[in-house]
Amino acid sequence: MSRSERDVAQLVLRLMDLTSLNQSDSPAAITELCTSAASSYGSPAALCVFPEFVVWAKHECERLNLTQVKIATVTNFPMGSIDVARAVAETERAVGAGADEVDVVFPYQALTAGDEKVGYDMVQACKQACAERALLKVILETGELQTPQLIRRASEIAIQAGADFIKTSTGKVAVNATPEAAKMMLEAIRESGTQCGFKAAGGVRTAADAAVYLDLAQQIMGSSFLSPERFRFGASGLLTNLHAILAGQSPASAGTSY
Ligand SMILES: O=C[C@H](O)COP(=O)(O)O
Repeated sequence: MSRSERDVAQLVLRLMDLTSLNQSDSPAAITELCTSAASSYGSPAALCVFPEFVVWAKHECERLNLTQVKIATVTNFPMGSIDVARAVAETERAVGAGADEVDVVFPYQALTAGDEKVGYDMVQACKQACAERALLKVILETGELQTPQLIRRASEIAIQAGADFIKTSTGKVAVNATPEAAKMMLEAIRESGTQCGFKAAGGVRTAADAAVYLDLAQQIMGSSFLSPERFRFGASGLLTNLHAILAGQSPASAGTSY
């Protein structure tokens, strides 16, 4: 890897959707999340929280002067149901509450069963519900899509239906982001010729984990792709490692595999 460990940590921090999607989340937990985002090392691109915490996260970010940090949330999460109307209603509510970005779970089980239409319809309708006010990221749940062809097809459908980003995973299944899935998704983006972005999410815990995805994206899409407008990491457990590296602690104490 040509970048220094510190450069990687700095870049990954800027590209990160710092995430808390736990059943135990509370206003206090979201305050803690927002506070952790306010560091002298720089802030993440976004905070990703459950819809019921969008208003609170926005309030806390304003209080902490983190006004440049976007607030993201999730819909149709985590199961990826085929209920388009419900996914749209959740998305409309999230945008109404002030979400800047909505991560909707693609109906991946339906695709596995051969239904391509419901996924297209859901993404198109949720994109419309975002009404130019919010970005739509589409979670493909690649670890549950059984073949490379299905990952490729889910990517194509989401991109054609208007996704602003395609995202690997919810972080709630056994297999989350993998370099193999990322490669297929990035190739689908390249071949679409669109401005669709990419988000690696689920199981990214260290700068070393993240560096694999940075390298892949750079190879496939070029270095200009590595900006928050096109590339994100979704992670709940990565910030400590990045801060440790940026604080100059040794890789061992920072928990990386460098
Ligand atoms: O969207 C982000 C994921 O839910 C985060 O997954 P993680 O908890 O494995 O970092």
